[in-house]
Amino acid sequence: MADDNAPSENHSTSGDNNGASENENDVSIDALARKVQESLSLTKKHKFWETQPVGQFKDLGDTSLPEGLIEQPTPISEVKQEPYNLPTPYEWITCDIDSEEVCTEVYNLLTNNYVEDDENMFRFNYSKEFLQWALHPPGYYKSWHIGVRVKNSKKLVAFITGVPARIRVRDALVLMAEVNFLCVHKKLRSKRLTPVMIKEVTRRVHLENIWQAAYTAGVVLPTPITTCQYWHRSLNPKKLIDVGFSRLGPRMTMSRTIKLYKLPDQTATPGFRKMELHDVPAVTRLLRNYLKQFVVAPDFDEEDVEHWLLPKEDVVDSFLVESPKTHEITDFCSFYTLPSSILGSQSHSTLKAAYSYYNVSTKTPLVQLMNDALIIAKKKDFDVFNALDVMHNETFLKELKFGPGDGKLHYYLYNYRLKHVLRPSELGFVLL
Ligand SMILES: CCCCCCCCCCCCCC(=O)SCCNC(=O)CCNC(=O)[C@H](O)C(C)(C)COP(=O)(O)OP(=O)(O)OC[C@H]1O[C@@H](n2cnc3c(N)ncnc32)[C@H](O)[C@@H]1OP(=O)(O)O
Repeated sequence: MADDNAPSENHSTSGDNNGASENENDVSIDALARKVQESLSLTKKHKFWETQPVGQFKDLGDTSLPEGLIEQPTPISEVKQEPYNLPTPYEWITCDIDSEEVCTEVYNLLTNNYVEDDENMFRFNYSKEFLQWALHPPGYYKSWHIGVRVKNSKKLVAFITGVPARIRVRDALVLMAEVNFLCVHKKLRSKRLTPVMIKEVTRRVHLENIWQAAYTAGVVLPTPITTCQYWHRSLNPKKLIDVGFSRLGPRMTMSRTIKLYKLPDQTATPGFRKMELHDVPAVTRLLRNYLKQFVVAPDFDEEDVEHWLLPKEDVVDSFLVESPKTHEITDFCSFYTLPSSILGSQSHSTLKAAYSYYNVSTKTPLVQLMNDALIIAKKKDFDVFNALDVMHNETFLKELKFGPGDGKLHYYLYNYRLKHVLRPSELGFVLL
């Protein structure tokens, strides 16, 4: 895509990231400022993270350190049995997300306090159905869904979760907790509540004899295993421009922009259809075979595929290609639904975003498969289709008119060291 034709900036809601859009020609002050800030963050003191079994910045580039566990597990009987102390006004709770009342409280906390873009224009707005899905995979532990309440008022003011996952790192299969939805109410920020919450979730994970974790964040912490970039494909360019998500490119008019992003009404691939329950074994085979090539990837079995990839209305969409001749399942694509609240627009309150999830092409070219995914997303009234530059995504992003966003997403492992920082394309892993 010629840069002239692209909106000049896209906002990504991916954490407290900094900076403007970035492409090869971008030498703006913002881009330079971001580079300076990124290198400064490598020298910043991390009072908490420096005490944790994670890769430390001072060890970056030291290939003499072995790959694998940083700290050995201890016997479970030696794991602290009682919760960490919170400041006196607060108490721990275990959140039952199945309870409509609790789920609404969590939803409200996140809707008002969770991740915003750098300019505070958009805030993630995970739906209740999404939270229930994300927190209830096979083998989940209720004790890993942790809230903090004010003792007096019972108001929920903080939240953190883990869910179990089998992650393959090179040849090693590692049981991990995927930690997500860390949120502290805006009024309680900078009071060092986060380290206590992380220690508490770690304790509860250890009690299940699990000693590693995976997580992502928009902020730089010690030490990313890789840093990915968000890319955005406009589906409803007028709305995206109206709400300030993207800008009209130089020498572009609104009508030219709308024409540029127009998609066909129908998908192009013969045999392209929605995934169904009976497809679980074939999709599992396809996906397992595909994910083998990445350095870090989930080890999905049929139960996982049924949970994570079987379509769920307004949560996750999955499509596949069934060969009209052989009925073999040859290709697969999926995306999840994560709207953002639009803060301070008169005309619109919600940005409907689809996020690329797992995609596998063996017969249909990936570009064609993803173009079909875009067509479906447009039909379902999404405003934008987002993708990270993980797996083989780089091979379709530019051709399908995705533009780079201002959001970076850093991936981390807890208590597992990699010798080298990975390229995003070596990562076969998407966290919600
Ligand atoms: C074996 C099992 C292990 C399980 C655990 C694995 C680890 C899991 C790790 C968690 C994975 C979460 C994955 C997601 O959900 S990423 C999404 C994070 N959530 C948001 O961005 C929502 C909006 N922001 C907030 O709610 C707050 O700003 C948060 C809660 C983020 C920080 O609140 P606050 O601003 O009031 O700070 P503080 O005074 O309490 O604490 C300051 C300390 O916290 C460190 N900090 C700040 N942000 C993050 C962050 N995103 N991950 C890890 N650490 C973070 C910070 O560097 C400092 O430590 P140090 O720099 O001094 O050392």
